[in-house]
Amino acid sequence: MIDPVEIALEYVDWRDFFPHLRWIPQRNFERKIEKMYSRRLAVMKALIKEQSERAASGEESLYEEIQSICGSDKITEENLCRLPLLDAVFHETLRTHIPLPIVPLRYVHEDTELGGYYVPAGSEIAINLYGCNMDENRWEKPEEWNPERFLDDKKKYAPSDLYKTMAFGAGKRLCPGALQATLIVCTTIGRLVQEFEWRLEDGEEEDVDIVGIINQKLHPMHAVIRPRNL
Ligand code: HEM
Repeated sequence: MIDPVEIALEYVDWRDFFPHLRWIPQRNFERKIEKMYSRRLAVMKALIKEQSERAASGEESLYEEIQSICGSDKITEENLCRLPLLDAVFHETLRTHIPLPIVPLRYVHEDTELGGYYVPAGSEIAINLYGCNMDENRWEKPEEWNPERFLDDKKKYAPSDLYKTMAFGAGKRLCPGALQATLIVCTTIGRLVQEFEWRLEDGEEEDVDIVGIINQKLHPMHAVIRPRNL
């Protein structure tokens, strides 16, 4: 059984509480922290490598799917219903990097009950779509980008899938452009994968999203692309 007090004592530098005694050497403690730091770095590198390989193999399988359906023809909207993996990539990317993380405020006109909570009239509610998409009770390993989670029982195109991740909101005010966005984005991603090989520029790593009205990358990632079939 791990004793939290023991751990705290072991990994707390008492000099933090007496800054004027900072000059007293604490080599043992520093060595412990350095060891932890290098172990953490090794674990992070292994995780990033695993994730990069996974992403690269995702691109290849996606490419194979597109090839097997479209052959040498260019992807068009008509092909999309036969490309479930492309659809899954779209939804999984919206789930993990939701563009609009919090829907515009809803005003409650009358006393109501929602999900077991009493909500009095006059309340304003903000729905955290990002939180819904990262809910461990609903998604297995929610932080992982894994399009296959949408393929389990999906043999053919189902329009209701548009609302799986709530990326387009829900209810009366749901995004009226959802279908248009799906058709345009899926055709675009499909064409970009069909025509180019993609890889991240050396040293690029997954970066944090920053949350605003529209989500975006703190430091946009750089990719290197090369036309296929040169
Ligand atoms: C991937 C692309 C898009 C995403 C993720 C997205 C997401 C959303 C979300 C979350 C809402 C709020 C829904 C709610 O309050 O429940 C919304 C509203 C809206 N979206 Fe989109 N949207 C996208 C593309 C588009 C496009 C292409 C159009 C127009 C052609 C569009 C037009 C609108 C409009 C007019 C509303 C306001 C609807 C209302 O308040 O009644 N969106 N969108």
